[in-house]
Amino acid sequence: GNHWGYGKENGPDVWHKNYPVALGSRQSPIDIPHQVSHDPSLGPIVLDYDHCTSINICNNGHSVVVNFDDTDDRSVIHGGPLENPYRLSQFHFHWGGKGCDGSEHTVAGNSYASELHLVHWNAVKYKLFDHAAAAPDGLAVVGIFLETGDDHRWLHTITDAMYMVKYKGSATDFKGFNPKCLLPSSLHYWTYLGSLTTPPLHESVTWILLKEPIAVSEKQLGKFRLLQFTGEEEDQRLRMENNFRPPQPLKGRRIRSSN
Ligand SMILES: NS(=O)(=O)c1ccc(C(=O)O)c(S(=O)(=O)NCCc2ccccc2)c1
Ligand SMILES: [Zn+2]
Repeated sequence: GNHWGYGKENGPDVWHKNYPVALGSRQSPIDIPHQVSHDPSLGPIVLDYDHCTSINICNNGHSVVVNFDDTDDRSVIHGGPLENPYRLSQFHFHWGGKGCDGSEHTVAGNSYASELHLVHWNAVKYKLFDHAAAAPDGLAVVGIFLETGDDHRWLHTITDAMYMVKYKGSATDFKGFNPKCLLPSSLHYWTYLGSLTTPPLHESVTWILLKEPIAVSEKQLGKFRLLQFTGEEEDQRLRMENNFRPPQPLKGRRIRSSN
C-alpha cells in the first residue's frame, strides 16, 4: 500500500491522511527561536550509559538504527525535565542530500547537516515500549545536531557498519557500542513537549535538544547516503537521504532552556 516515506507521493505533507495527529497541537520537530525562556529550576540531564548493551544496527527503510537491550535499567537518562528515569531503546539519524542540510529541528531558522536521536522510554510507568510510545509522558528523545567539519573519531564504527545494512530490512550484530562517545562536551539543552517525527507521530515525546553540535566530516556523512530506502529485492533503487520532517507549528508551546 501507500506506506509512508519521504517522497513526493508519501512524504510529510501527506502523512496527515493516514495519521491525522500530524495536524495535532504538540507535533515535532519545531524551530527553536532566538529567545527561549531560561528555567533555573531545570537541573542537568544525566546519561547513565556505562552498562549499555547495543545489540544490532539495522536499516528499517526510514533510517539507520542501533538497537539496545532495554530489558532492564542498565542504560537510562534522568534529571532535567524528567520525573522518572527513561531507558535507552535505540538511536538513529536524519540527514539531507549531498551538500544539503538534513536536521529536523532548526535553530533560529537554521538547519544542521544531520540530527541524531537517542530514544528512551518510561519503563517505570509503562510495561512495554509500545505502551510508552503512545502515552503523553512515555518517551524522552535526546537530539544532537551534527555539523560538517573534522572527522568524528567514533562515528567511523557506525559508518563502517553501513555497507552491511545498505538495504531496507537488513541488520547486523553491533555490540559494545556506547553512544556516550557521540555526545558534545556541553549537555546544555532546550526542552519542550512534542511528538515522534515519523508516523505514527504519537504526541508522547519530551524532547531534550543539546545546544552544542558535534562535528562529522562530509566523507562520513556521505556514507549515510550509501544506504537505500528500498529493499535488495526491489527493482527501484532509492538512495536514503532527506529523511527529515520539516518544523511544525509551535501552537503556543513553551520551550525551556537549561542555561
Ligand atoms: N524521530 S523519532 O525519534 O520520533 C523516531 C523515529 C523512528 C522511530 C522508529 O520507529 O524507529 C522511533 S521509535 O523507535 O520511537 N518508534 C516509534 C514508532 C513505534 C511506535 C509504537 C511502537 C513501536 C514503534 C522514533
Ligand atoms: Zn528521529
